[in-house]
Amino acid sequence: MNHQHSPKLKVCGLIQPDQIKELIAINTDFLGFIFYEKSPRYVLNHLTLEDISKIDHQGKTGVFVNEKIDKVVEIAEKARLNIIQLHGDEDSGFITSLKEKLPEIQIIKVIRISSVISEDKESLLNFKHQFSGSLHPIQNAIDFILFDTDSKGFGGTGHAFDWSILQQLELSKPYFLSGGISEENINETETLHPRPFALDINSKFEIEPGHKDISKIKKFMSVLSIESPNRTT
Ligand SMILES: O=C(O)c1ccccc1N[C@@H]1O[C@H](COP(=O)(O)O)[C@@H](O)[C@H]1O
Repeated sequence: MNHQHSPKLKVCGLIQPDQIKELIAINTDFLGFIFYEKSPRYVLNHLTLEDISKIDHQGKTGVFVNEKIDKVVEIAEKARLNIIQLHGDEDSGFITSLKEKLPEIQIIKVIRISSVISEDKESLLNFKHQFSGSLHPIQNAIDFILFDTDSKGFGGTGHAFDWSILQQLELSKPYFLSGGISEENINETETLHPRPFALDINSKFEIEPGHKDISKIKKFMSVLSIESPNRTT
């Protein structure tokens, strides 16, 4: 990989304290916790908010899907999250209000990309139009965009979308690339312009949902060769 431009790394869907410690020890940039009850990686089946609050890391990211705003605020405060990832259909009113309630927290807005978009010109045009229209009112409230593959379950599909779509969008925020990222497609991320700020890995690095394959993640990191001065993969 081109080391000079290596993206940061987020490992999502964490539920096991030992694995969280290991990922911190190898300098993982972002740790993702899923607060969506229907996910097989629902963190509150395994850890309490207090457990999460005690994790000493600056990139603790809570993933929410169409959750009530008061619940998001309560969880973010009690778990001492640094970042909120909105993975559902949260609208601009929700996002600007969330930023007002939690001004210190960074917000990632997820854009889910369906395979239909790349199938015909009209769908792509509609998507581009919707994309710029939906981002405009939340420009000041969000810090990052995250692109993921669309699905009924909202995320964790293990499938990549057609990344070439990204080259056609005007991006005013750095973005996380997500959806089926693995050792097999990592090299293709190099051809993307603009380059992703971070890669978000999840189901392709699991033995079962939530149980990560740490040695596979370490290998991925060495391929990625993230330029962190104290990274020890
Ligand atoms: O992983 C889940 O179960 C999940 C459920 C609902 C919303 C988001 C979810 N995970 C997010 O999905 C992407 C991509 O995961 P994958 O690599 O395709 O498995 C990642 O951003 C997770 O945060």
